[in-house]
Amino acid sequence: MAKIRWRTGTALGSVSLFLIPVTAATRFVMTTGCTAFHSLCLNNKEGKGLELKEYWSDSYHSGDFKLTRIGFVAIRFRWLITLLIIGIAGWIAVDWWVLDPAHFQLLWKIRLITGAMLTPLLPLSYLCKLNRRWMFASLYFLLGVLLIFNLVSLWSFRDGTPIPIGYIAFPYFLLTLLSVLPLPVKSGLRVAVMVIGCVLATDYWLDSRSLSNGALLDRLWLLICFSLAMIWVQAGQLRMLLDLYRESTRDPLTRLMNRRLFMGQLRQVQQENPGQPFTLILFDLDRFKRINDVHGHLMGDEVLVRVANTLGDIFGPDAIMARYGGEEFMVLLPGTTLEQGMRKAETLRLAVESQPVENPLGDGEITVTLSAGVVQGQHDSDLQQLLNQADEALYDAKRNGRNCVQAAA
Ligand SMILES: Nc1nc2c(ncn2[C@@H]2O[C@H](COP(=O)(O)OP(=O)(O)OP(=O)(O)O)[C@@H](O)[C@H]2O)c(=O)[nH]1
Repeated sequence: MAKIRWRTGTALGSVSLFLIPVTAATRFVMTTGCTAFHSLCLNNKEGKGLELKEYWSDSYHSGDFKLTRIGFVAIRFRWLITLLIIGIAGWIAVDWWVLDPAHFQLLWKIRLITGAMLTPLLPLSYLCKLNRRWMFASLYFLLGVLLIFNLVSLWSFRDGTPIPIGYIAFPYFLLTLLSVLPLPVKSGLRVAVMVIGCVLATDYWLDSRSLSNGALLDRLWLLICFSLAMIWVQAGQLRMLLDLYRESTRDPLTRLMNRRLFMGQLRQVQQENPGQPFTLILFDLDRFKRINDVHGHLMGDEVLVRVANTLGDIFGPDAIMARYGGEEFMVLLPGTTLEQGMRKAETLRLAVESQPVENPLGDGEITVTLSAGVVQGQHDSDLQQLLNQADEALYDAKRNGRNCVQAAA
């Protein structure tokens, strides 16, 4: 009894001795890794780079970027399916060379059936680019077909014939191919869990000894390594895509969206909210040329950044804001009437007027004012006409002495 207790104590002691440094090391690596990763994510000069959550899930991406990414994924997905169909069917030649006739007779048919099952995904990939659900349905269908192919082909070797390397390596090959898709980490993890779970279940089903003799653990380890590599490459591609997207849709000075993206968002809000009014506010800084001429372009830039920040403070996350032109800003307020829009515009006007901007060169501060034109739209409004009306209202505000808000006639 005492011996058993002594052994248990020794075992627990050894495990604790082992666990404490491992836990501490893991914590250290995770903390420093996350900090380094985060600083890497925030490496653009405005300090407003990508956030970790944007790598994690696409629910943190804007609607427009989701569409852009899905379009990109759909093209890669189409190429992936084409390669898989050609590869799976073309491998028949290798099988003919390496397999005995009995296995070959079964496997060439399975390969052709798998290729045929993947073929409908080619036209479907055109639908994927329109809808995220279609994309995931197609991806899981693809995985399902390939994992069944893996199961059936391994099952055909249950008689003890050595399994050719091409069949053993198939799940790793699949994970490598899937790394071409720019998926967020959450989706990549789901894919990895599905592949790992199915492959291990297949292995265990075909040979239950694989659990006790360590073969399953060996397989699990390698699958995890390949999955991590896949997720890493996918996240890298997602980052590249997000960077390019931001560069092409954001104003580099104020980080507000540019006119092209704003117009897309405006069309989207109009289509998706039938029966709901929305307000457009067009702002223009007063006598901005004079600020540039008297205080320099650096001061002009500072004013633009400060006004953009004030826009964010006043209108909040529900508003869609853009730098529309040089010193012009546009705000779209979904679900608001003209009166509400006028009140918001007035609040902004007062806020900008009451917050003097300091010269970045330390040369005192100046008061900035702005003028605004406000117009209300409906789901069936002509957008170009609305923009013209906002522009005319702004022009009226300028004619009325500037530093005021004017509703469209
Ligand atoms: N500093 C800086 N100036 C800019 C930028 N973009 C445009 N501008 C300047 O903005 C000024 C716009 O001047 P105008 O269109 O004459 O308008 P304004 O002086 O504001 O006069 P009103 O609109 O009639 O009140 C021009 O001098 C442009 O060079 C920018 O990114 N930075």
